[in-house]
Amino acid sequence: MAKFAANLTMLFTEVPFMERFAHAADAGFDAVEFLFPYDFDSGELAEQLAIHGLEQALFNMPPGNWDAGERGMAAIPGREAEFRANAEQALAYALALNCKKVHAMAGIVDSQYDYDAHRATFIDNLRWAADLYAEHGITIQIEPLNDRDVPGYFLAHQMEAVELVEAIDRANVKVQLDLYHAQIMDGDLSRLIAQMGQHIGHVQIASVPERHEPSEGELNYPHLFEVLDQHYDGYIGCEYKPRHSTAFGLGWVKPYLAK
Ligand SMILES: O=C(O)C(=O)[C@@H](O)CO
Ligand SMILES: [Mg+2]
Repeated sequence: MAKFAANLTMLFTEVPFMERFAHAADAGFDAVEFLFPYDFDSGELAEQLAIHGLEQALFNMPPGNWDAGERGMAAIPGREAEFRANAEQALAYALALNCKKVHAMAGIVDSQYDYDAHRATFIDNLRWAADLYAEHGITIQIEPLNDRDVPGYFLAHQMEAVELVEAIDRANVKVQLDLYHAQIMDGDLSRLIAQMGQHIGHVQIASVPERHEPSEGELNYPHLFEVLDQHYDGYIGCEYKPRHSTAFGLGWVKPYLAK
């Protein structure tokens, strides 16, 4: 049975970040995810999770200079020391939040280097981080992003991510399958999910093409949840931009939260 995590970076933005935990719990969620916790004290975040009985499903390693357009550096040659420091910072937060999944963003390709250099850097960095995280039972996620929203991102296709996970060869590195990005770049989602199978480490959803509630747009999510049930049993992150208010748009998830 599909179970859902509220993405607090995109949902409940009507209230300040620290108040979103309460709103997610009141709406019936028992897990949350968000992009970045680093502006906040990990103890205060852990307290919000505990007060509201929420599980932290996922968050991202620091992405570099987000406002300048950076989207991580796991695959960027020359940024290895920064990647490792960021992985260590994220691990400290993951331990404080008892979070078992952390997303390592690959980065926007650097035109000074060819594909092979990026790929080798990505594999080395991910192996290093996976070994660091393994003793804590934490899985690192890698996520393909569509090239319309994030041009130049190192990773755009799901099976490319699967092939990289196999090359990285660590049991605690998996693919974060965001069905919004996957539909834009790959399509044929029922078959894709089956093909990816055990490599799926986390799932996120939104409508296509506008990234709103999954109840609209070109995807039939009730069907996709049934397909996912056969291959994945973790939380599904609700990573979408509410078309109106968050609460107004939650009708689609109520039947699942009530079960
Ligand atoms: O954009 C997405 O999709 C994500 O899941 C983020 O973690 C990366 O920007
Ligand atoms: Mg995503």
